[in-house]
Amino acid sequence: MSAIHPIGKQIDAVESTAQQLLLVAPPGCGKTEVIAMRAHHLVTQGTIREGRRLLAITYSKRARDNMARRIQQSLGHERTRGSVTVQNFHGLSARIVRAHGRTLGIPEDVLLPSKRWFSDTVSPLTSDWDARGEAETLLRKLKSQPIDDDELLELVVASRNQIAFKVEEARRLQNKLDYPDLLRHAQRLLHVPQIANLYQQHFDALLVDEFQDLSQQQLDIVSLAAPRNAMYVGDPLQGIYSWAGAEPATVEAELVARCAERVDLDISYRSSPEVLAVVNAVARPLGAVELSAADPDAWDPSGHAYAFSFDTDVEEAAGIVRVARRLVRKYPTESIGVITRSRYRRGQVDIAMSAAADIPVQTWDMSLDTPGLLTTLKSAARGIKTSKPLTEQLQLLFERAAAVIGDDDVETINELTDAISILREKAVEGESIRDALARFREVHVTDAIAPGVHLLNAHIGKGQQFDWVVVLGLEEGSIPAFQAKTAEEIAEEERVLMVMLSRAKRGLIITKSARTTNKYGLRVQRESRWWSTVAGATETVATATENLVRGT
Ligand SMILES: Nc1ncnc2c1ncn2[C@@H]1O[C@H](COP(=O)(O)OP(=O)(O)OP(=O)(O)O)[C@@H](O)[C@H]1O
Repeated sequence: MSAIHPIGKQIDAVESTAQQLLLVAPPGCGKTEVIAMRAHHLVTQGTIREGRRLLAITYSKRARDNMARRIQQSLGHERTRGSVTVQNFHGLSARIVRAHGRTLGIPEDVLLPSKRWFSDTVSPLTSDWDARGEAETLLRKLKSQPIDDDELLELVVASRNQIAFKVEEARRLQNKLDYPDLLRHAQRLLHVPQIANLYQQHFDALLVDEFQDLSQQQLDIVSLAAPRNAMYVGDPLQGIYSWAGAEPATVEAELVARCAERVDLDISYRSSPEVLAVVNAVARPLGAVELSAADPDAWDPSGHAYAFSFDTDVEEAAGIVRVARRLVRKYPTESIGVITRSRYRRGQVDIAMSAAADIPVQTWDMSLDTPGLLTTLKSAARGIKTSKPLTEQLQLLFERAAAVIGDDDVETINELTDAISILREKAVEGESIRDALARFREVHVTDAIAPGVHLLNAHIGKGQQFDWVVVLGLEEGSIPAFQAKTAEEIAEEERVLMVMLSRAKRGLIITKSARTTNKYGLRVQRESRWWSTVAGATETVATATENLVRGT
């Protein structure tokens, strides 16, 4: 792989000597690449002193792995291991709590968070989803400040939310931390000057990727742990995690006030002009800068953007399979991402793709990226009697695998929890646990995206790119998702659409269906409010392409 060098305004960001630097980069402008190049610059220019480290941090596990891979490519394995710590917030917080928790009376044997804990604890208390949501939101909000368990309990009591109170009581009895507790305690510990000082001595510089996904608490944690030579990189218009606690507006305002220097990128190194025309059409009303292609002529005539309307999602799925087959044959080294807002809308495509034996397909929500987890799961599944009720089989599988992994390894336990819930869905659809397990794949983050088709949803696709992207299901209820009600939630859906479209390098295919399948039959759908904007920015479809897609 040839080395990548910064170009244009990227150079300003890579070489900046500012102590606090803000880099705003729309999709494909090289955000992650600039982080890797700046890591290289800081380490090789001696900003990171002998024995000290650079902290590179981001929100999600996948974004963290993506960043780690690019930094390793840029800096080499040895130097990365010697000088760079790449983590996500839960990882850093778990490390701080484990190392220093005793200082604030947090028991050494406190149980670290696990994904199912909240839902397992709240389920016996109420079956009302709104009440559960309210309790969860309240607890997350109260825990987003550096208070101790007693102060927290007082606030919960004052709120008069019985469910939140019982959940909190159970947590204390079980000597357990939930995710918001991990961040709360890490923040409390970093407010102890001696502890903060240890981290400040350790980290000579900071790189934050995806600042738009951060909460104020997470910003406080990194600012205390690594205040010097900080670069915050992100794109407010790709903020799609406010449902999980991100506070894009307040975090951006805080960073704008804090950073003396700011760099804005507007050249896409990813996408063809045809793809960018669609991305710009959706991003414009959101107040985004117009993106232009770094080398527009290089794409001529290979860039494409098309829109297709179908009568049903079954016809749509058949059309997508025909296009994918043609692309796989014509461009055997290229990747095709088939992206939906939510997994359920992909049902017909999943069925049609699994029947197309000649197309290499990877389903991302059936992939595991912790090395060895798949083997652990398969051996744990051995001997579990299929005559037992499904819940018991899955519970046993979880317990056996979790015993091998160990409670400390929060990230792997999380991945295990996800895998178990996918197995549950597949089993409900009639597939045996063993057959579903056989379809899981191990994906290593160091691998480049393989040629062939990749089936994924919007949130998993963030930060990724494919030669071709099919975005399907542009109907109301799918995108925007039916859950989105307020103006703010709808704006977040528009950003989700922008994130999906901007994964494409060379070509984009966008589809909608007039009717989609559910368990009662076909249901009439209204086209998405953004369909005409998106379709209006695509090219006229040539007859040959139309015939290919329609199978005529
Ligand atoms: N200076 C450069 N020279 C060559 N290629 C570059 C350069 N900068 C970025 N690229 C390429 O452009 C593409 C997009 O870069 P990158 O993934 O870093 O963008 P991003 O801003 O993180 O995107 P997103 O926010 O959409 O995830 C990648 O293929 C990357 O290798």
